[in-house]
Amino acid sequence: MTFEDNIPDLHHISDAEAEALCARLRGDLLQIVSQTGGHLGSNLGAVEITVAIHRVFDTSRDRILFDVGHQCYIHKMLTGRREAMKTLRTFGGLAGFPKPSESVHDAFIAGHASDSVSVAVGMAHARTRMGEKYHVLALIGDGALTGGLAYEGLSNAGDSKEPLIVILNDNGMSITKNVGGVAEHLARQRLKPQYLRFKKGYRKLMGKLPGGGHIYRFTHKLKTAIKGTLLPCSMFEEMGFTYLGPVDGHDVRRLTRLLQYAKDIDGPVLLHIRTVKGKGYAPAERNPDRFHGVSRFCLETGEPVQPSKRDFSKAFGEAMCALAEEDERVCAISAAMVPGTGLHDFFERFPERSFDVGIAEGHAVSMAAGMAKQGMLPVFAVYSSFLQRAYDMLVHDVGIQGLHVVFGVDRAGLVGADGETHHGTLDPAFLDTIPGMTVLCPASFAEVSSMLRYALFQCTGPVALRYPRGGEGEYRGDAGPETAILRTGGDLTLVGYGTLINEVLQSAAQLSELGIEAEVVKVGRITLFDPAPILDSVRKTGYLLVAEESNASNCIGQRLAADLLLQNIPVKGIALQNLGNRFIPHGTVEQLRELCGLRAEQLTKRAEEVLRHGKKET
Ligand SMILES: Cc1ncc(C[n+]2csc(CCOP(=O)(O)OP(=O)(O)O)c2C)c(N)n1
Ligand SMILES: CC(=O)[C@@H](O)[C@H](O)COP(=O)(O)O
Ligand SMILES: [Mg+2]
Repeated sequence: MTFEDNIPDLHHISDAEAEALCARLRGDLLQIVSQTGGHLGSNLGAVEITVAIHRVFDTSRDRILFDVGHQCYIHKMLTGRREAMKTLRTFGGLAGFPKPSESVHDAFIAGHASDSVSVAVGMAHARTRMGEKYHVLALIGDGALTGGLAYEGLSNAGDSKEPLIVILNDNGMSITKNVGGVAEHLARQRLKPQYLRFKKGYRKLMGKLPGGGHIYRFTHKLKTAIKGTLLPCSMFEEMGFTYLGPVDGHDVRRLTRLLQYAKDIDGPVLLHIRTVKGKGYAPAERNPDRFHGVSRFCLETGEPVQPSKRDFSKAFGEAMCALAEEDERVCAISAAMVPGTGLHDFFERFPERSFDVGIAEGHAVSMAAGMAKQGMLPVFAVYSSFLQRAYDMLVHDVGIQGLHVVFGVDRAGLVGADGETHHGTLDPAFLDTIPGMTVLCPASFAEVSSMLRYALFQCTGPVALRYPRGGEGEYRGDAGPETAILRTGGDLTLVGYGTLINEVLQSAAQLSELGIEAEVVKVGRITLFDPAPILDSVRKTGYLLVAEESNASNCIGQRLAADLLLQNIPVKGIALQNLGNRFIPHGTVEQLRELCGLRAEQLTKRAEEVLRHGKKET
């Protein structure tokens, strides 16, 4: 799907036309997202800056990096995808984040925070080394600026002297109110238009005078030295940026002027803009956290069309509160995802044992390790895909010392509309590589509660509970942290874990109607687990089908196949049904399970094939 048509040329529109365009885009955005759902607040706040970027730059050549990328909807609407926005975040439709495969105007993928400046530095180096001419910009929010990676990028960008423009979109919000010491420095008279004009004219004049360059450099150094002593200097300037701001991020005229000015600066520039998250839509301005990510909603009232249901995050949060009542050592850590991980009540009830560290997953893991080492019972609640950020801290700070840290790994498995960057399909593989890491897979709300208690008070060393986005299926049992036989049968062994067990149980019922009695084995933990019950079952049935909503590499199916081989257990047929080794696009979880052959009917077909093939061979 690519879009090259009806892209408006904004380079020659007047300021009045630009303001009218912003109003129109804001109205369209509200109409669209009220129907499709998605990230509303950030996009409402990024209307003017996106229009200003498109007035000054040509995004088919100039490279714009959207940090997190959830604020890219206006950019998509301005680059030929206005009509396609009605397919936003649907299977085969537009992605909710920038995607180069969708358009040449999307410079890079996005989804995880704080990487935009680093990518921008890389692109700027490439441009210089290859002798090309295009501009590189990064649009990063104040929330994303609480991520350490952003400072690595800023530090190197400032030092590299590469011309690039970082736009800091400061709305005081992450998903909830922003946390951390994100420094804010007010520039004062430097931004008065006459000051900017004077600077530009002075530089031009010096350029024309013989020896003017030396005079310019001397006076520039002198001005910087005086300013550095007299005026509070922004940390960005200390890092080597020309700092512009803060400026009203909804004044499209001013933003355009400043970007035109920044465009000509031969070095790294940081433009600090102040915006309102949810700008222009009263319910979102009043509740910017609630309107960060929305499902379909009524425009008039702002109320969701579908009331939210109880989900695994809520069950986790409730279990956390119950356990915190029992033991003073239990504490909760979040990386800017308090509501998303169900910890809102915990943070309200136990503020002294609640730690929101901002978008800083690596720091969160290392901090949890320090807390555990000194006797606390830290629980870090984090989305599976965001935990990828902290792999070395898991190994180095937690694993080697075998520290008892508990991880509430939320959004494990397919997440749906957020797509490739957010599916939690790699954690079974990478968590298993950490010696001593226990990974528990609750498949019901009851199991979240029992397994969290087990993790905190009966396990030692690092423990992860992994559970999906959304609610439980028909399976409501509590089979505990080990392997359990949910259904006996003699014809085939069916293995699953987590909420995929619902598809597995449904498949077993379908097979039974076909006269095939499958034995369903539910795995409660996917590391350090005892395969004996499964191997015994395969000894009996001779056939094995393992269904997993995880990538193929290092999946439990591969490990079970190895066990069967190593223990010389004869098998007439074996099938491993998983996601394969690929990145899965966006869509509903049902559609994506269908794409990967994980729906009950597909498992049933697969089981019949295995049996047919096995019988043919014997
Ligand atoms: C590594 C990582 N951790 C957490 C998130 C979840 N997340 C998405 S947007 C967001 C807040 C971003 O705040 P900011 O950058 O200020 O953008 P705003 O929404 O305010 O425009 C968070 C925490 C993420 N996308 N990536
Ligand atoms: C952009 C981002 O990373 C978050 O807003 C994420 O989309 C939240 O996902 P959930 O909707 O699953 O909480
Ligand atoms: Mg913000």
